[in-house]
Amino acid sequence: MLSDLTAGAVADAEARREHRPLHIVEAEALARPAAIDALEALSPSDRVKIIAEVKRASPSRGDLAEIRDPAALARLYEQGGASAISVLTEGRRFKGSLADLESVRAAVSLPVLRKDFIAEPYQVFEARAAGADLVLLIVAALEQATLAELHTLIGELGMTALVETHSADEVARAADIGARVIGVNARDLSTFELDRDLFGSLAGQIPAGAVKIAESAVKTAEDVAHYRSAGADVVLVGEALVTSDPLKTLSDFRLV
Ligand SMILES: O=C(O)c1ccccc1NCC(=O)[C@H](O)[C@H](O)COP(=O)(O)O
Repeated sequence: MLSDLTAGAVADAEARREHRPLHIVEAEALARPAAIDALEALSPSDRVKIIAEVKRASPSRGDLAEIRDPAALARLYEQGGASAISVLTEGRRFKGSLADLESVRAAVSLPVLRKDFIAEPYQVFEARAAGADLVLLIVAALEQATLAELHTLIGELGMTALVETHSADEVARAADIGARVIGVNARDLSTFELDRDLFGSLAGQIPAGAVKIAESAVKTAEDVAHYRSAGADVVLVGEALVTSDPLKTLSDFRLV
């Protein structure tokens, strides 16, 4: 499933490239230097921080929410105290787009994450050109040399990589490239199984000084507390926010 999702995202990027060649998108990215320090925004604090996700649909859950105005939702997230906004830009299964990211970027002053299946430099340039400050790199989807190359490019463009892992080996691979923001996704991206204890079992292997993010399966304030007690600096939340009153849910979660 992960390889299908990544192949689909790369094919879609290739199609966009027909109309907007690499040199154009690269020039747009270089003309738009990142101005927000995402690392600072996510740095450890006395309270857990929240990355709030704009998520319409997903392969595991189907349609979740009809989000007609992603910018309005992002403004609510900002009002509710989120530290960053994640925007799913994959179109086939998540019903997202780069246009969503651009509209969110224009609406908030928080760091914005491009959450997608990134495997090519072109997609990184697209992210910066659209105004992203953070870019997801999924270790399981990438050869180590490609992971390192994309990680370097993201840094050169002034952005921060959220390097996502799901095993001890993947945490070691993230550490090897010097990742400063490391996520542990509770969701196995091939089977969709959720394991809320995975973060706790891997957190001790994340290098000191890296921001530790627990991703997925946050449904309640108790789940946030569970991740926090296991060492999470940040939790990334999608479904629970788009299927509820986001201000109330953020308020509940931020009490942890
Ligand atoms: O959400 C899915 O079904 C999914 C399937 C395959 C690859 C990625 C997937 N989701 C991306 C994410 O990691 C989540 O959107 C994110 O962590 C928030 O998760 P949740 O709070 O459980 O909606």
